Amino acid sequence: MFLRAGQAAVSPLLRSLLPSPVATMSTGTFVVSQPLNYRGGTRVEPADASGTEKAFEPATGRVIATFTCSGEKEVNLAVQNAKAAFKIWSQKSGMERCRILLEAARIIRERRDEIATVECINNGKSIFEARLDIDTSWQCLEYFAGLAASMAGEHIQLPGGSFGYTRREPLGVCVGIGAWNYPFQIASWKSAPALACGNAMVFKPSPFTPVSALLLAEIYTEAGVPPGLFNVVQGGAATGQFLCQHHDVAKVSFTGSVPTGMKIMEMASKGVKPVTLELGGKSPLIIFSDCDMNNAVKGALMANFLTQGQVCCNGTRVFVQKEILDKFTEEVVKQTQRIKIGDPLLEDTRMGPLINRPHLERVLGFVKVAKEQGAKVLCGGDIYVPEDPKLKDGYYMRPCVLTNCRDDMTCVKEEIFGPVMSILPFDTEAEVLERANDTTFGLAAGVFTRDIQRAHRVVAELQAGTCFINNYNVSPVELPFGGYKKSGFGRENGRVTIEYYSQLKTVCVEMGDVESAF
Ligand SMILES: NC(=O)C1=CN([C@@H]2O[C@H](COP(=O)(O)OP(=O)(O)OC[C@H]3O[C@@H](n4cnc5c(N)ncnc54)[C@H](O)[C@@H]3O)[C@@H](O)[C@H]2O)C=CC1
Ligand SMILES: C[N+](C)(C)CCCC(=O)O
Repeated sequence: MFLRAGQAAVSPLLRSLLPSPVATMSTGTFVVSQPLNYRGGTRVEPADASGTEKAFEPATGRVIATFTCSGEKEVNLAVQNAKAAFKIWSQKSGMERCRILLEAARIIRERRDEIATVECINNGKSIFEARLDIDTSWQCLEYFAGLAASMAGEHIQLPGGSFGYTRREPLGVCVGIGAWNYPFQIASWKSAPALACGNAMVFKPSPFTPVSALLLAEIYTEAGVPPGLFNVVQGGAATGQFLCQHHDVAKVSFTGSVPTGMKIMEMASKGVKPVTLELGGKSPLIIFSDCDMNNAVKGALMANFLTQGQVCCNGTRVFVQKEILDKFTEEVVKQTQRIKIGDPLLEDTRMGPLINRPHLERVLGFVKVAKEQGAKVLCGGDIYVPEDPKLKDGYYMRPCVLTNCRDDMTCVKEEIFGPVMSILPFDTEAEVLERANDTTFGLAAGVFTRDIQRAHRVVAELQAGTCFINNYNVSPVELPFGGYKKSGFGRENGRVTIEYYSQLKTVCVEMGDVESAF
């Protein structure tokens, strides 16, 4: 519905790439032949290289782009561009920044289908879901645009007419490093608060999903940000390291795995740079016997099977109270088996391929180990080959429900990052709380019950940064999102995120004479 008619719906990047308008784009046709770095308000080939990478279309296993990873020189150029744009942008008032961000949000909304299509092709998630990701992206820009105008300090009266005030100031050049599961959303969730606060950004997408961040960069430029305010460098660990170690970078916001998060924090510590870390999880979802069964089953599917299960906050440890274990399990299996797997660009598909072949094999490996350790596969957990011959080399598997699970099994302890749900029976509230919290992660948690006192009592005890009562994996941008324990720190979305992209200056004003100690 947001698609403009015909060719006009397509951005400059896509216009030069597509054989046909985006509305008719189908799986197996998209190829990127343009540079994927963005610097100084335009696409560029990197000035130097630290290797090359290939990006795939997971639905078909086809290569859609071969690109150069940025070396130290290119990273430096991107940071210098950002630094120059920061000088202009940070001088603007909140209202001026607000207006430009609102315009960017409007363009994203208008190009919703086109961006979702690119996301779907490069990531493999269904078009149905990709559109929802794009919605939470423009909503995030709108939300922080609104806050930009109301960002302010305090005035504090001191004795003798003296006073102090505080100024909320931007940090400078911020780096965003993203994972591959929500490419456009991650770029938006990091850049919107950064830009709203007056910062510039250099963003590095995951090398698996390099494409859609370019659309965001183009949109910011079209909306009127100064050239260089939002830059994209492509590459993997080496490029990421150049960014984290750069002396002109003021902050790093990272989404990815715990081991990489630890390295980022170590590098940032050398420059005493603040970091935001959105890391992995192994979240509990607790289903009490007094729940609304229909909603609990829907909640369990939402908690496990979005984006083929490749979601950091997924509630993969599903604790079910014994009285309803059989009924709940039967219903979950029934609904899981109904999930339509296949070509992610088709309207009725609800599960596409996993991100790549090694990851698919890793996830299937977890299912194999689960079986060896005594878990029972109630459905799925195996490769799925769609009927359409063009999809035969895609990375599909059937969503899996495991039962007979114990807390010490690998499938219950480790983040699988695939469509694998483990069901664990429990008896009492005290018991389930102890088991739910027995993990080094703490990203999210959920509880289904009709007892409101129990719901709030339980979430108060759960060691997780984001808790859901009677739902799961919804992401209103007004609410802060982030982890406890090894799932990281700092928050994205919500008002509090302003504090992670700004610094407070205190100004002390003397209205009388200096009372010297000397
Ligand atoms: N908490 C959250 O919001 C989310 C967390 N994740 C977590 O991310 C993981 C999956 O994503 P992956 O891309 O496989 O994670 P990853 O940690 O391998 O990579 C994430 C990003 O870091 C970059 N990178 C890798 N090594 C680096 C280094 N030494 N220095 C600087 N940058 C480096 C990668 O190129 C990529 O852009 C899962 O563990 C998942 O839980 C994923 C999405 C959201
Ligand atoms: C959008 N949501 C809540 C399903 C996931 C966001 C965190 C992630 O990037 O995995």
